[in-house]
Amino acid sequence: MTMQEQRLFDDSGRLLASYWKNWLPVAQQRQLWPQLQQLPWQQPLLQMFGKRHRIPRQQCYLGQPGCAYRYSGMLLEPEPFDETLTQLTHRLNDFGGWRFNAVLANHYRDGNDKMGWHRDNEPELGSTPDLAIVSLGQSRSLRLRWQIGPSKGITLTAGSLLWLPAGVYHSLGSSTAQQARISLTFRQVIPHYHRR
Ligand SMILES: O=C(O)CCC(=O)C(=O)O
Ligand SMILES: [Fe+2]
Repeated sequence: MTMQEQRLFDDSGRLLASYWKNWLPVAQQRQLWPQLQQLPWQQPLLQMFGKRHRIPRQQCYLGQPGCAYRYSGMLLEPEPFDETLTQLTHRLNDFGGWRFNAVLANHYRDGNDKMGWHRDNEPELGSTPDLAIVSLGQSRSLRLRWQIGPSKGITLTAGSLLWLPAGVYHSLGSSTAQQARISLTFRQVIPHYHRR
């Protein structure tokens, strides 16, 4: 069975994302979910406009050894991949011809948890920082746009895969959702970019 790719464009015709709705089989979603609950989730304090806030979600950074990631002023050392995540990463890289080696996992406990507008362009992601997002649990809507240009929304359902070209801005607004969502956001990090 071939997987149907859906391309999302903005109103000026620029590609915002590619989407595959049922990418991860339900059995694997059910296996992953309880395993991900065991991750050492954190809700770090960030300095923003002179005030300290906890990020409005939980996160956990995982990756190959040496793939430290500086994200919003925090230097994150990767948690190791377990067997399941290693296999999932292989499957994803085979599927798209990618070379992802790190994952920022996000846990949105309910509709109050969210993520503001940003693009992922940290220097350790190299010159073409594209991104792949595997979604689990509650469906949530992601908004996408180029730096200049109108935004479009897409609903990320459980088991879906979304690929974002380098430089696309995105945000996940609050919703009325009661259930939790976990996103696995795959990145290619240059090993040993940050030396200790
Ligand atoms: O949860 C999502 O789908 C988006 C997460 C995201 O943008 C990120 O981790 O950089
Ligand atoms: Fe992002």
